[in-house]
Amino acid sequence: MNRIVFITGATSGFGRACAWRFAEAGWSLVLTGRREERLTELQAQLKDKVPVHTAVLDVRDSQAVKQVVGALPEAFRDVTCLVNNAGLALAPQPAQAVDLDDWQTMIDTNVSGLVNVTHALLPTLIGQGAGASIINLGSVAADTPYPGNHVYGATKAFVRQFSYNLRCDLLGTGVRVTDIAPGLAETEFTLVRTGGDRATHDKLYGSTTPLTAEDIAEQIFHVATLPAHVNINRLEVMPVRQAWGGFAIDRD
Ligand SMILES: NC(=O)C1=CN([C@@H]2O[C@H](COP(=O)(O)OP(=O)(O)OC[C@H]3O[C@@H](n4cnc5c(N)ncnc54)[C@H](OP(=O)(O)O)[C@@H]3O)[C@@H](O)[C@H]2O)C=CC1
Ligand SMILES: O=CCS(=O)(=O)O
Repeated sequence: MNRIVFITGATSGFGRACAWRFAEAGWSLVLTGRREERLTELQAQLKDKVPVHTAVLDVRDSQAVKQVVGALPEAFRDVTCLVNNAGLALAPQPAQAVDLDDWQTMIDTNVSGLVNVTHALLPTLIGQGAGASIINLGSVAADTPYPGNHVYGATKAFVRQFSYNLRCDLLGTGVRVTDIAPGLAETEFTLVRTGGDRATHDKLYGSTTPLTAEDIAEQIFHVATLPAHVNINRLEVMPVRQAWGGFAIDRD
């Protein structure tokens, strides 16, 4: 079995940590994201360890996704693991105060983008057969309603159900599918969500012990390297210092 991982959103957070974790184990890397300078920097850091191919890619652009997958150099063509990680939350305000564009961007990225990349790589992954895997980044936000979660949580509920449904269709191909659902994890996620509000970022992750990007990369790597007959359908991971709250009640 080849060991080639295709990572979306490799320029930050979980995606970048995955690049390092898979490189540590000798996997060849296909690293994608929109920020070219970050891809170049990562490639420079990792290329002495393992073969690295980078491609600037906005997952929302289905034609660009097809082009990048179709133009993979020979040595990177037989992808065995897809980490569908690119994603974002925007607009943490109440639904009624949010711009429609922000909802659309979350849907285009977290839903359409993930579908675009999956569709483009499915023939390759099926060609690899037993041991191949698709690892989708869902979220606890898929299951836990909270204020300001509106479309973000709904996109992650899509990721969960799409992952389960793919399992059904891929039965017999050997290709595994996992929805990984992290809770509070310190990355650039909250800076993106708040439009760069450092104080909110610091408050959210301060005075507690959030997950790190490396914690999640370790789980992704574990799922990808299980024996070929084992499929983890869903893996929900929270920091010990996070749990659920209660119901909110409007009173007179
Ligand atoms: N941090 C958290 O608490 C949690 C995060 N998640 C999910 O994990 C995934 C990774 O998030 P995380 O690492 O935390 O956040 P980061 O903001 O640190 O990283 C997000 C990555 O997604 C990429 N990305 C965003 N939009 C696009 C796009 N249109 N095309 C291609 N790449 C894109 C960014 O790259 P670039 O801008 O260069 O394109 C970046 O590399 C997301 O799907 C997120 O929803 C799930 C649960 C918890
Ligand atoms: O997906 C991110 C985790 S949370 O912000 O919704 O808790």
